[in-house]
Amino acid sequence: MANPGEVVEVLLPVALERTYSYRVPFGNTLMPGDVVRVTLGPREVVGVVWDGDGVLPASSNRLKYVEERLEIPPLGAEMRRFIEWVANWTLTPRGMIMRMALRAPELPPEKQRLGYRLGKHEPERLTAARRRVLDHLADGFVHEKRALIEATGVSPSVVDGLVDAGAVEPLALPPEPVAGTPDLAFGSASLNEAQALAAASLSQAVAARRFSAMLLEGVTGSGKTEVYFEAVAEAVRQGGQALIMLPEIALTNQFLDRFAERFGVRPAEWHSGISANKRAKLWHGIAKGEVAVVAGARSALFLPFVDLRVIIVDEEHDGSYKQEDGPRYNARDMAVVRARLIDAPVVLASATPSIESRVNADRGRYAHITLPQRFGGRALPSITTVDMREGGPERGKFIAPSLVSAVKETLAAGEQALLFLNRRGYAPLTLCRKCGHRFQCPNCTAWLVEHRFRKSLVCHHCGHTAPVPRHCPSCEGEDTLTPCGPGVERIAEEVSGLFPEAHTVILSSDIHGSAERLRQELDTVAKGEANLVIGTQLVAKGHNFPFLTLVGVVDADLGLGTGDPRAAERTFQLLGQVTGRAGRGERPGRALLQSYDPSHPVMQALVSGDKESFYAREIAVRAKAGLPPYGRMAALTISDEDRGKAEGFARQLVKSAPFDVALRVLGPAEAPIAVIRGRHRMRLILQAPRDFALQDYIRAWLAAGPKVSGQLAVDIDIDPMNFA
Ligand SMILES: Nc1ncnc2c1ncn2[C@@H]1O[C@H](COP(=O)(O)OP(=O)(O)OP(=O)(O)O)[C@@H](O)[C@H]1O
Ligand SMILES: [Zn+2]
Repeated sequence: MANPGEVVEVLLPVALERTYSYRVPFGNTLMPGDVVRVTLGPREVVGVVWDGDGVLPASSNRLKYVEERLEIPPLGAEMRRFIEWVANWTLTPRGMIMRMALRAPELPPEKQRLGYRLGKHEPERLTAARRRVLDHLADGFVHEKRALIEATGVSPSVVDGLVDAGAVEPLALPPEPVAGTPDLAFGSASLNEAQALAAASLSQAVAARRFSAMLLEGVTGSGKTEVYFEAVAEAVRQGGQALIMLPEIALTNQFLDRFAERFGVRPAEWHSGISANKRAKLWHGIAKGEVAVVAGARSALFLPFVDLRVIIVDEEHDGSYKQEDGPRYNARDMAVVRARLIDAPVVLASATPSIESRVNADRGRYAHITLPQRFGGRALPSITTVDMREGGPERGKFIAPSLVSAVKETLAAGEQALLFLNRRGYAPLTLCRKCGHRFQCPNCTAWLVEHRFRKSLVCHHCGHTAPVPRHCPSCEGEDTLTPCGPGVERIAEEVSGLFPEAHTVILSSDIHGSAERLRQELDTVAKGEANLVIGTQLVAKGHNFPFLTLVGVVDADLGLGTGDPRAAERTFQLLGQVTGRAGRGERPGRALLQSYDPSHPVMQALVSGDKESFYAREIAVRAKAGLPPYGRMAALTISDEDRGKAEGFARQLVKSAPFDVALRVLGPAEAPIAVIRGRHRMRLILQAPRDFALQDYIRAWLAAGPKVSGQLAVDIDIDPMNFA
C-alpha cells in the first residue's frame, strides 16, 4: 500500500513497455490494481497502479500527483499477471493489453426506477382510466412505472393524479440486475450414458478447483453443449463464475435459448454488438461477482472475473479465436493460460479439434473426453463426392446435375437443403471479355469482388467500393464485362432458376446489415420456414437446424492449395462442421461434396468417416516438417508505403539476426497479398524447435536491429494462422 506523498508505478494505455511514476495525492492510499486518472503530458489518461517497488526516482521532486482514484473495482493480482503473460507472449506492450482489460467505460449513473402499489385511500373521482390502474394494482404487488403504464394504456398523468389522491403509493425500486441468476434445477437434462460420463469428468474437474485442461471431442450433434453445461452448473453451484467462449456469439440466439432451457435465464452476453452502457454494467457486475455466467467472444477473456471456476472454449479449432489486428493473440491458447493462472479447469470442445489440441491430448497433457455417437441414436450424415471432372454442370453453372436432383428430392420430401460456398458476393473476379481487363483494388493486390445486392465492386481487404461500370474502363467495350467464378449470390441466382418455388434464404455476413437481422434469418432456418439455404461459413458453426437433411458443398476444394500449412486441417474442419449440420433431427442426413480432386486425403477422410487416420497423417506431416505443435513459428510483416523502404528494412533485419543453429529465418519475400491499403508488405517467417525461447530471441533481435522510422511498421505474429 502506498500512502500520500509516496510514489506508485502506473501502467498507461500507451504502446510503451515502461510504467510511469506518480505521487499518491493527500487523503488517499493506493494499492496495485487501483484504476486511476493521471495526466500524461497534455492529456488525461486512465491507468492502473502496477506492481513496482515505489522507489523514489532521482527527479522525484518534479513528479506529478495521481489526479484521482476511480470508483472502479481494482484489477486483481491474477488479472495483472495474465496481462503481463499475454503481453510477453504476443510481444505487445503491456499497456495495450491492459487497455483490453479496461474496456469498460465508467459506470453510467443508475436511473432511479419507480414502482407503485395500491395506496390506502379511495380516490374521490373514479374515471375509467383510473379504474384500470387500480384494478391492475389490485394484486397487491409492486409494479414498475413503465410496465404499469404499458399494461393499462393510461397516460403518466393519470398515475400521478392517483398518487396525489393517496390511492397509489410510489416507492423506489432497487436497480435491475444486469444479468439473471441461473437456476440450476430449472431444466436439468437427461443425459445419455456417454454424456453422463463426460459430464461427470468435467464436473469433478470443476469441483477439484485445480488447473486442468480437457479436450471434449464429440462428433457433430453428440450434445457437447449439454455436457459442458453441467460443468457450468457445478461452477455456479459452488458460488463461482463460468465463462463460455463461442465463435460468432453475436449470431447465436439458439445457443442463448438452449442455455435458458437449462438454467431458466439467458447468460450474460459479451461481444461488440452489446451497447456501451450494458457493457459497463456487465463489467462491473462481473468484477463484483454478481454475474455468474458469461457467454462471449474472444474479448471476454479479459473480463475481470473474481471467482472464475471454469472456462469453456466451444469450437476450439475455430480460426476466429485468433485476433488478427492489434495484439495478435489466440484466445483459445490464452484461455488455457488464464485457467492455469487462476488454477481452474478449461474445457476445449470440438467435433474436429485442432492438431495442437489433439497432440496435447495424445501426450496426456490434456484429458481426452470423447462422445463417439450422435445424441438420440441419430446417424452421422452419409457423405459422397461429386467428381466435377466428369459429372460437373454445363459451362457457367456451378451446381452439378447429381446435386440438383438431390436438392429436388429433398425439397419434394418436405425437408431442408443447404448449399454451402465459403465466398461472399456474386463473383470473385470480373473481367472484360474483349480486352482482358481485370478489376483490381487501387489500394491492394486483390481483385474486386462483385456484390450484386449492393450493386458494387468491393475489395475484401480494405473495403474499397466502386460502382459496377457499364463500359470497360480500358477498351470502352459495352456489355463486355463478365463475372468469373461464383460467390453465394451467384449460387442464389442459379438456384432461383432451378427451384423457383423454394423458399430460399442467403446467409452471408454482408447481406443483412445487422447481426440482429442475421439472427432472425437463422431463426427462420431453424424453424424450417425456409427450405433452401445458401450460406458462407457462418452457417457451419454450431447451429442446429432440425429439418436440414441435405448439405451440398459447392466447392469443396476451395480452401486447399493455398500454401497455408494448415490448409488440409482447416478444410477438414470446415467441411466436417458444415456436413455435420445434416440429419440432426428425426430424418437422416446426407452430404455431397463437389470436387475436382475427390481422391484428396481430406475428401477421402470425410467420405470414409475415418477421422483417426486423417489426424494420424496430418500429425505425422507436422512432426516431420517441424511445424506446430512440433516446432514454433512466428511471422514478421514489414510494411511501408514505399516498397523500397519495406524491402530494404527487411533485408537489413535479416542480416542483423543473431546466429542460432536452431533457428531458421525464411525470407524476406513479398507477402502473398503484396499490398494492402497502399502498404507494401514483406514477410519473414521464423521456424524454431519447440523448446526455443522464440519471444526472447525476437525481442533481442529487434532491439539491436535497424531502427524503425517514418511510417514503416513491423508487425509480429507469434503462432501465425493467417499467411496472406
Ligand atoms: N441429453 C440430451 N437431452 C435432450 N436433447 C439433447 C441431449 N443432448 C443433446 N441433445 C440435442 O441434440 C442436438 C445436438 O446437440 P449439440 O448441439 O449440443 O451437439 P454438438 O455436439 O454441440 O454438435 P456440433 O459440434 O455439431 O455443434 C441438440 O438439438 C440438443 O438439444
Ligand atoms: Zn483493397
